[in-house]
Amino acid sequence: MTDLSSDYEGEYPIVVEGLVNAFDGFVVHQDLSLKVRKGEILGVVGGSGTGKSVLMRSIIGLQQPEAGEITVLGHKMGESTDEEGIDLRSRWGVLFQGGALFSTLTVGENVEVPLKQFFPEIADALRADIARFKVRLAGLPEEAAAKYPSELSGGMKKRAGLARALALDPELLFLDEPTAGLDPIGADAFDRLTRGLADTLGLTVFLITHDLDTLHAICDRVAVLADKKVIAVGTIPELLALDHPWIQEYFNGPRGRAALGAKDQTSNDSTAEARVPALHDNSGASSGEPEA
Ligand SMILES: Nc1ncnc2c1ncn2[C@@H]1O[C@H](COP(=O)(O)OP(=O)(O)OP(=O)(O)O)[C@@H](O)[C@H]1O
Repeated sequence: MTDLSSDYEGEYPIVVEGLVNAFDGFVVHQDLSLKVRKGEILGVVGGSGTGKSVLMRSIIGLQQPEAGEITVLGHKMGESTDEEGIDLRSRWGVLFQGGALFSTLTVGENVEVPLKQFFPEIADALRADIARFKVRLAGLPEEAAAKYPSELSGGMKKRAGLARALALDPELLFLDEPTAGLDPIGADAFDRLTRGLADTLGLTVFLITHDLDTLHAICDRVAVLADKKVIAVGTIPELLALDHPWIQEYFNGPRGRAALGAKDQTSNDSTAEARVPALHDNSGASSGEPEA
């Protein structure tokens, strides 16, 4: 993997080394490595079927890899005791594609599910209060807690899923295509919510997306999946300096240029201060040196 800013000396809450995943002999990942920095929003991109979701599932222990080592918050996945595994799972939140809400439960009850699972000792009234707070934190009105998923718009469902992902005050947040299916205004609002929550709560965010606007607006760095591995990770300007055909086509194609133009327009527009957060770049200077 080419880590384009390998002078970083901070913590890595997620470290993936030499990951191999295969289904019936079909190899999805071959010797994939990736390090996610504490406090960053890492965008994860790649063509359809390159294994972004499988990578996320491997990190959170839903996919048993054929080989490789995954360390999350200092714990080696697959090596912890049951108790350590439960403790670890309570330290991340996941928003799956489509929200994955229980349709027979209200939004509030959905948010209560992980609270009940991990902290059964919490009294019912307090648990309901916490759920209502998380619903508001995800940008929904408090009344939404009493609604069923079928009564919500697509954007509200995403926020309900986010509220559930935030239920346990996680340190890590995994988002799988959170703006897919949202209109541009809804997607922009969700991006701002994500950036705001990450900054306020000090979250580390692993964000799978096809949305170029999201990458430009809120991601600190971007990891590119191709050829069964992470071929590069860096800021968008760092990635643009690479001569890889997929990266050039993706970021420098018509859609990529339009997204960059929109971001530049926003940066130049002083009235847009509150609309879209600036691109955060915590990576330091580009060294261009391959890490491994
Ligand atoms: N449980 C499974 N059994 C068999 N094949 C699987 C399984 N899960 C994923 N795959 C295959 O692994 C490959 C990678 O899938 P994955 O969903 O990770 O891709 P992705 O990069 O997230 O794609 P997209 O951008 O379209 O969502 C695909 O070819 C998929 O068919």
